[in-house]
Amino acid sequence: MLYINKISLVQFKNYSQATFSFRHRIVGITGRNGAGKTNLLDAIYYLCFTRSYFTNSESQNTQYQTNGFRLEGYLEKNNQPEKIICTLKDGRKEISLNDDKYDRFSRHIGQFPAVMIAPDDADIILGGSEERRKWLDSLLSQLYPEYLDHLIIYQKILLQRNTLLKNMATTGQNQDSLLDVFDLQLVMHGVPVYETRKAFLQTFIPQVQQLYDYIAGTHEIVNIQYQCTLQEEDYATQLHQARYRDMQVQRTTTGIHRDDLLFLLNDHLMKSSASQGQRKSFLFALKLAQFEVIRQHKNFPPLLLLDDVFEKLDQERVSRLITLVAGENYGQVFITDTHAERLQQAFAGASADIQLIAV
Ligand SMILES: Nc1ncnc2c1ncn2[C@@H]1O[C@H](COP(=O)(O)OP(=O)(O)OP(=O)(O)O)[C@@H](O)[C@H]1O
Repeated sequence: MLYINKISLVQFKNYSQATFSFRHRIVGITGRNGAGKTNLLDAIYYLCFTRSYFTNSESQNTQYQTNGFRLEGYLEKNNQPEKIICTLKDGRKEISLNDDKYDRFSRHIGQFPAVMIAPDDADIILGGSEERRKWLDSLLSQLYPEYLDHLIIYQKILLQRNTLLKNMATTGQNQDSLLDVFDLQLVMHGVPVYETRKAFLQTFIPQVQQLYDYIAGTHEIVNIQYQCTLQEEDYATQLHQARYRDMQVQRTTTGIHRDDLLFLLNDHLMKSSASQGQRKSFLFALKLAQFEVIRQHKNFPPLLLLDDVFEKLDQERVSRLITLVAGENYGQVFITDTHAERLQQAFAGASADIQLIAV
């Protein structure tokens, strides 16, 4: 089991200094609009992922007019106490687990799994392919550390290859042998990423379908189609064939950095044809299926961070969601709402006790 017992925030977003202790499996976080409910969820997310769920810019995580923040989390994993400290000071970030500083933050990913469901998640369906890759990468990185290693190296090489292509255009110099080296490395690290994504999606889709039927309360066929240039041809050949074009456009035009996922409902593209309600049900199904695969893989449930679900779902779907998360397959669940009474009432019939925290 994974629990967070206590968190302290110093100069994190709107919190100057605050400590929260969690005693129950279900924790309701209440407060008016703008009080800091989402920020508290994000602080928990930060401890698990070494980054914010909402922004890549650390300055946005730091309280206005200050130059750093500190988060301390006291957790329990399989009955062992665990302490995570994340600090940012003058742009320098440090993360430690049980007072041991990490050399590479990627080593932390997957040790304290968590799933966030937040209003901005609609971008996974409506946004560009980058949003969908980001979602899939975050999921797979929690399951397979080697996936994250391949991805990090691939992105580094990609950047170097693109810089070289630009330099070649400016200088007019032929750099074929250096391109050969980069291509070899892209193949070495891109192919495992492709294979992991492909294999994962095959087993994942039935789980999304099952949860969609449950949340939506009706059966419609959901599908996720994986689009990757590597499906068409051997990657090394592809890179070689695309080299002239890459030189013209000064960037790498084939590879897993161009992948996309097509979300389909009854064979139609969800982005353009699904209703808002259908999209919401799908997003919940996607995230809860993510929760389920992580739970099965780790043998304990991840933390579940639910932001503003009452605003997002109708009464019927909220009550199905609550029945699910109060059940025995779920671990610690954090849920935000502006109305304490609504939260209390929603969990009144459920088997788990709820602790309400006002921010
Ligand atoms: N870096 C920062 N420094 C100080 N305050 C910040 C910072 N970033 C955000 N805030 C403040 O945090 C507040 C938003 O907090 P948050 O999103 O957690 O609210 P919330 O309780 O979830 O609200 P809602 O119910 O509207 O979703 C805003 O008042 C915003 O000004």
